[in-house]
Amino acid sequence: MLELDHVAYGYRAAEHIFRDVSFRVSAGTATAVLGPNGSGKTTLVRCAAGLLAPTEGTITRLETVGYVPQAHSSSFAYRALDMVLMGRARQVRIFRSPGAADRFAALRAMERVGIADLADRLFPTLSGGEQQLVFIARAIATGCPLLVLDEPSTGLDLKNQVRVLTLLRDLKADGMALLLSTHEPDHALYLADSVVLMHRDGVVAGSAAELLTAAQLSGLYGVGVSTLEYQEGNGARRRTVVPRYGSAKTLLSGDSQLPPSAPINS
Ligand SMILES: Nc1ncnc2c1ncn2[C@@H]1O[C@H](COP(=O)(O)OP(=O)(O)OP(=O)(O)O)[C@@H](O)[C@H]1O
Repeated sequence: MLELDHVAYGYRAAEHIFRDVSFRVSAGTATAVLGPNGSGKTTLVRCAAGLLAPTEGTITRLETVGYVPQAHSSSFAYRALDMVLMGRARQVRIFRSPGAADRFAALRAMERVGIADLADRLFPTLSGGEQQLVFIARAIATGCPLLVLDEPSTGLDLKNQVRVLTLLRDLKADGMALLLSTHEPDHALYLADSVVLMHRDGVVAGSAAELLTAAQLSGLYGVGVSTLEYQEGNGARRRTVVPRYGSAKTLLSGDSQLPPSAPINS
């Protein structure tokens, strides 16, 4: 369980990126943080993971955290498997090498993420998306019941986005607590029970069903947004979020009052 209580953070004194942020992530649930570029998503998830100390408020973590950083290049000349094995550091006693159980857990995590074939590749030679999948496998290999992920699907192709989101849903069903930041409202619709919206004039936290609406998302991003309902092959009804492409003038005025678009049945 992770709980933030009236949390604020500022990189400089008296200049808060956000303040008064309160929410809880319980076992078996996922919370998605959404907001425009620069609104403080990474800062918030780094606070939640314990990498930054909040300037106000308290953060309670009942479990250790597996953390997936935002995609970044790295020059560590380790094999991908060794990067994932680093996630087992807590289980490996000091001055001991990882054992067979650690190697099994690391390989199993790589299989779940679909990158077992990359095990012997040197990390810096992997593409950005492949490196992102290695970081996700490393967090899973930790065995931590709480995962904090900073934009886990950024840089991934459609198949890998589906693979990662399905995996995260499975982990949630297994009882893990998940906190992730994302630029994709659709991913939040698929995965999240709760959302944290980083509005410029204040942070709003609440249930995904209540907050992932066209009106909230239009206000959040300053662009017209429609939500469309559709039916999947298995009969499940889903919603998807579609931005309104318009003239630069429409963007500047942030028009969210357009009539709803017609649903597409495919
Ligand atoms: N180390 C730092 N020192 C000073 N300011 C910072 C630092 N890191 C981030 N900021 C500023 O804090 C604000 C929030 O940044 P943050 O990276 O948390 O936003 P974000 O919502 O994750 O952005 P994006 O969607 O572009 O990744 C931005 O204005 C950014 O310029």
